[in-house]
Amino acid sequence: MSNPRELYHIRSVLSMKESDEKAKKINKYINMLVNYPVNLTAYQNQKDAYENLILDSIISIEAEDSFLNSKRIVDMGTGGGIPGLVWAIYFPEKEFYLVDSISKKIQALKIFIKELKLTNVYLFCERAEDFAKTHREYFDFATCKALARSDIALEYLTPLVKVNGFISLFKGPSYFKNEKKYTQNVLKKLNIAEFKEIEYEIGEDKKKRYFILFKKIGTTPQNFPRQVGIPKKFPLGEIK
Ligand SMILES: C[S@@+](CC[C@H](N)C(=O)[O-])C[C@H]1O[C@@H](n2cnc3c(N)ncnc32)[C@H](O)[C@@H]1O
Repeated sequence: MSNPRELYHIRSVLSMKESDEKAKKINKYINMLVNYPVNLTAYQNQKDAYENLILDSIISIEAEDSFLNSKRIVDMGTGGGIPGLVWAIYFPEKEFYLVDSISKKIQALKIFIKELKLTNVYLFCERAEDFAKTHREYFDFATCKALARSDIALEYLTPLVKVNGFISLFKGPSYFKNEKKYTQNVLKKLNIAEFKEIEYEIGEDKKKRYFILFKKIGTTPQNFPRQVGIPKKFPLGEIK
């Protein structure tokens, strides 16, 4: 990565508000992520990784009060730390719980966190369905990127959030054609309401991205999430 240009880019995204320290940590993180011996991301060159992982994580929330006012945040299916680790670098005053079912990914994150000297990140190697048993209604804000179809992801995330908390999904344009119908079919079942759809663009080719937000309006029925594997096998959005 050409450091000065990328550092400038990060600063410009954050309206020149952010310190060099955070930008340097982002650079260090992306280097570790792309060069890690086990494949942690589909983006193998630093420019693509930077646009699709770092910028996408930051542009989505930089002006979003439901996120900015939240203190305890969970990123389910975090993989190599997207978006949770990026957010943890930029928001040291918030707490981030990063969860993934694959232990080699959590091992990599342990190394990254140590190298980056982050003290606001908690790691869990667990399935979403099990994590909900110990962290029910514990979070102000939950997210996931590329974890599962929207109805499945909402079943994983909703139980984790407090009533009046927020749930968010990262999506591309195909969401509206292919997935939104499943979302609509789970709102009532999970006691959530559509809150906001934030449209933004990333990269030189101005790729359209969407940050889809939901508000939890009542307690989640105790039967959700269902047993490990069931949400994916029998998706809630397809049940009449
Ligand atoms: C496609 S990767 C996305 C990783 C990261 N969020 C990103 O955007 O780069 C999906 C991740 O979700 C994890 N995952 C899938 N199902 C899960 C579940 N039920 N509970 C916890 N993690 C899960 C996988 O292990 C994988 O690391």
